[in-house]
Amino acid sequence: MEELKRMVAKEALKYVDDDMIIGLGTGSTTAYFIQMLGKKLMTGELEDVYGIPTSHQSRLLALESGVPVVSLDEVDAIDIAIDGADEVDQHLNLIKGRGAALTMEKIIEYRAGTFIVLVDESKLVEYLGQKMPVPIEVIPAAWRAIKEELEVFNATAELRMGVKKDGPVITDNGNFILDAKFERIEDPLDMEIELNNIPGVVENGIFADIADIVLVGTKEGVKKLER
Ligand SMILES: O=C[C@H](O)[C@H](O)[C@H](O)COP(=O)(O)O
Repeated sequence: MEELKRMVAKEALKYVDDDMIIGLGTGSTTAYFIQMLGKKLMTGELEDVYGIPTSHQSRLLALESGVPVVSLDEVDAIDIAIDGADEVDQHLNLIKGRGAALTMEKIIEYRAGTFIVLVDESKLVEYLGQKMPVPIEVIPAAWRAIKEELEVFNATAELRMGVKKDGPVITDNGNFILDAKFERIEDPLDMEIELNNIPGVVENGIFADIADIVLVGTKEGVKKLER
């Protein structure tokens, strides 16, 4: 599994050129990409590349790996964004947010010229919601009301609890995460909009119609899926 992640991360480097602004996703797959990017910058194979982190995790790793970082309000455009995903359907719609970084990821990836997703083949699904819940970032005061309101969509939601921390997970933005298990998400774009219409929802982990390219790590090599 780690080898497949490394393989797609290496492939993603081929999309990076000098003078680019790159959205840096969050998670274990993107971590390989950030480290490899840092090496290319240190050896001088790449120059004047800046990263926009999508989380504390990617910011700390970028700084540690030698990738200079900037924030969204300092740039005019983002050339490409690179990130992992939890599920990818046949139309390249995604579920993201296992690492609770979905809000900043969507802010950056929505605005990237090209959004490239890195996964291994276990993440490919027939329909969204097949294996994973949809993480929903919510304002803490509204979590219980939203949990109940999600029943309208036949979803069962759980408040995500911390590991090595008592009580709920607190996101980089100071909010809670509800993990909502749906039976089947028929229309990802419609569901993404519906969920964001609930007062108190900050953002949800359905990324419909955003990914341009998905690089899939398989035992036979990297497969490229394009929209
Ligand atoms: O919040 C976390 C993100 O959406 C991750 O990009 C996603 O969970 C994939 O992570 P990994 O590459 O570790 O499977």
